Amino acid sequence: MERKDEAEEAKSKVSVIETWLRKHRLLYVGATRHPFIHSIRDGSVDVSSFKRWLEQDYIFVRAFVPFVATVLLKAWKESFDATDLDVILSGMASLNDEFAWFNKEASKWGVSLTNVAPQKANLDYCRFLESLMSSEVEYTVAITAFWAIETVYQDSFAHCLEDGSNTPEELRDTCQRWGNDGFGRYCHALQSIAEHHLEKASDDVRKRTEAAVLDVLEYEVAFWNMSQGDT
Ligand SMILES: Cc1ncc(CN)c(N)n1
Repeated sequence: MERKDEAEEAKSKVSVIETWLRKHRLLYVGATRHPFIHSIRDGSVDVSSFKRWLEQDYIFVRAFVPFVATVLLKAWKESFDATDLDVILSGMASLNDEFAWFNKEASKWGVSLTNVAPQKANLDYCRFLESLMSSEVEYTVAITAFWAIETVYQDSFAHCLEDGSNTPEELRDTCQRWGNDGFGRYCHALQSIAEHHLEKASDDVRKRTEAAVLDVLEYEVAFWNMSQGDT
């Protein structure tokens, strides 16, 4: 009987991440329902904005790879659950495919990915990623930031594929890249890992993790703004 009560309580308990998403709803919605995403979804997107996003995101993803490598290293050192390594490694593998995808997409749009100058919002975001790569940053902070970064893209692009969307055919591949169900399951797996570590974390680590998630959301909004030319 007591066991059953505990199980029921665990089921109804609001997780740490869910609490933050409720508390920072406006910012989360700002990052995942940005006007740039709305413009893809309703078909009014400006082609030059899309091309700018493509060029800048390629630069971001190049900086994202070493960040993910440090998350993998921290998982190996700080987590005793083999699932963590499996999930992070699957994320790295999909980043490898992502580079091939960027090259294919760039030639489709007549964009050159070499010699592109990173814009300020991108540089700021890459610098933030670099700060998270430090060995001083705990695994809990890094894995939760990783979850947030991936989830913003998943949630944003999945929105462009929902029933009722008017996403142009030539942009559907981009939306599928991050909005597909498999990527959604991967984000959920990252969330479970992050939750597991947040449950055990000290108040101080939790506070710093929450701050890192908020930073991610703000950098994502700035990144979409930059894509639209609003910097
Ligand atoms: C800016 C940004 N944020 C997130 C993702 C998803 N990896 C991305 N490609 N670019």
